Amino acid sequence: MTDDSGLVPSGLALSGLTRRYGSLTAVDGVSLDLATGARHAVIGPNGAGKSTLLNLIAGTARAQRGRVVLDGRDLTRAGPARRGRLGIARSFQQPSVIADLTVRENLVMAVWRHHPRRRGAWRSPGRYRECAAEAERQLEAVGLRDLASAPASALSHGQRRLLDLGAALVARPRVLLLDEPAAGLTDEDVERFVELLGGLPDEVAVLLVEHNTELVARLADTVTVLVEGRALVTAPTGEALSHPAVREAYLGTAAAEEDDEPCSNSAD
Ligand SMILES: Nc1ncnc2c1ncn2[C@@H]1O[C@H](COP(=O)(O)OP(=O)(O)OP(=O)(O)O)[C@@H](O)[C@H]1O
Repeated sequence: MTDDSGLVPSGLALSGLTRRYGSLTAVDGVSLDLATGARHAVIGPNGAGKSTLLNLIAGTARAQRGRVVLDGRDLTRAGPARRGRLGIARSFQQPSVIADLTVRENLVMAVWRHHPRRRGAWRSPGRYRECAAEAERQLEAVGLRDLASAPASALSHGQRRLLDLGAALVARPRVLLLDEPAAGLTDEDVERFVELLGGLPDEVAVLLVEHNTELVARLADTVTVLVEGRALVTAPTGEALSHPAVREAYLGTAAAEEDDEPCSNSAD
């Protein structure tokens, strides 16, 4: 698939994505372009359709209308495994780590899963060592080297999320989908996470669903605001977060009440 100039466009292009559940339209005609290297956040009130949008991109939910195109390739009908192989990785709100395996083993398994010749990998010491070396690099990147031999079940929630993110990154994704990555993280884990995302190669586009607008302001260049399934605004982060319609729709009555409060005349 090429654009008007005859070139294959790079990045993720969503057009008119729609998903209904019964009479509810969870995602309603959402179009979004995520260029290579983009840092894009999706914000919106509870139930706005943010997770559903990520599901439609990852392929765990099917769109009833619209298209998902990655690097010019139409993936609308592809299942989640194929999308994963072609470069769409997802880190979940509830980390999908294997509790009984150690941190290191979880990462080796993740590398193995994404190894291009994984079928015979267990028979080849060379391939196993490749997987193990990549797992070691990822251990370092997510800051879990000291816990490498601990079972994943012994990790805190934040550490498990970092491990889950490390497992997603070993696939060397083109697009990384993150669903509320900071939920339940300590301040220290949040800083580690910000550092990790800051160090991602430019070829990786990140699409982040996040309620914490402070974190959104630190991580994202562009923000889309979803309200009742529709993309209300897509704009550079500062502009999007201060948009009046966004303040009303996203921050709701709390923001309105704050604005209505009389100014204090006290001298302190
Ligand atoms: N599998 C499903 N079956 C029926 N309804 C669903 C399903 N998945 C999502 N919904 C509904 O679609 C709407 C959007 O849900 P979604 O989880 O995408 O919102 P969200 O913006 O991620 O919300 P939150 O911020 O609370 O996580 C909600 O009303 C939800 O109940």
